[in-house]
Amino acid sequence: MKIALLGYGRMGRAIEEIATERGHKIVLKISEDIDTYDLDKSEIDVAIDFSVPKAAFKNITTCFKHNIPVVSGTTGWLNDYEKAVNLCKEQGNCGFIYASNFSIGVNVFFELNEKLASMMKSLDEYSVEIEEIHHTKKLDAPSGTAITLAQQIIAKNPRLKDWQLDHPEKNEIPIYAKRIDDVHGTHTVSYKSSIDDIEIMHTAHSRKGFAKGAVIAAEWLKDKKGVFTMKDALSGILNSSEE
Ligand SMILES: NC(=O)C1=CN([C@@H]2O[C@H](COP(=O)(O)OP(=O)(O)OC[C@H]3O[C@@H](n4cnc5c(N)ncnc54)[C@H](OP(=O)(O)O)[C@@H]3O)[C@@H](O)[C@H]2O)C=CC1
Ligand SMILES: O=C(O)C1=N[C@H](C(=O)O)C[C@H](O)C1
Repeated sequence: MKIALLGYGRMGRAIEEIATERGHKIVLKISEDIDTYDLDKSEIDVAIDFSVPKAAFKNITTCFKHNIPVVSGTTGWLNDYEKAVNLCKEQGNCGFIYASNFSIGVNVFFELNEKLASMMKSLDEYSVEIEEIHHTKKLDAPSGTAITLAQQIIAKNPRLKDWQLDHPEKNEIPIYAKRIDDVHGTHTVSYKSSIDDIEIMHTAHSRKGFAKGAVIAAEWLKDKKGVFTMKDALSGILNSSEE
């Protein structure tokens, strides 16, 4: 596969390493405004965007215009996600996957989180909270992954209406974001009561898992049209929780 990397920072470099190991070729690396580049469909099978919040929407929609399937892992731009989805659908000839976290381990963790949220929804004596820890260079807070975890819990529990960074109102899930040098990404969901606590946690030991998942998503998306999720891309790899 011929891959364009939109964003060539920490994740761009990690993706280059994994993609090359899997026999793919990086044909373009962009770390500035996409307008300065010529995206040639005949030279690019798929684009992978791990850039910065202010660039993601433009990077993604430029790929739509050129009919280049695009995988995006950039976080912090999600106010424009629905707009991107609608543009892709209107354009009709593009493929798009966004995920707040491409790691296979985190996608297992997402399944566990949903299952646990279903089990806890009637147990009013427990309060739920989320903690995320990342490196100090991270631009956004809370992490995209923490937001996905909160949205999954809210979807299962009608008592919970929203999430809030640090200072929740009643019926909101607090998300606590910590920044510590060299932490690749740690997420904890805790249910606390006066009697006991229940916690599930995912710890990334490097960026390899995110990069590998993004390349797997790109391989899966390459010849598809439409808007997909990482759950779609992993459907042949992860056993459903129902089995
Ligand atoms: N979904 C997932 O699984 C994961 C998502 N992420 C997310 O991916 C994003 C990137 O993370 P990371 O690699 O650590 O960040 P980096 O800051 O290391 O990399 C971002 C790169 O994008 C470049 N950039 C700046 N402007 C543009 C532009 N207009 N177009 C393209 N590239 C541009 C930056 O260049 P310069 O430095 O010159 O500004 C930098 O090289 C973040 O949003 C992060 O949260 C990270 C890990 C996993
Ligand atoms: O910026 C990072 O590093 C990461 N960002 C993603 C997020 O915001 O959830 C995923 C991962 O935790 C690493």
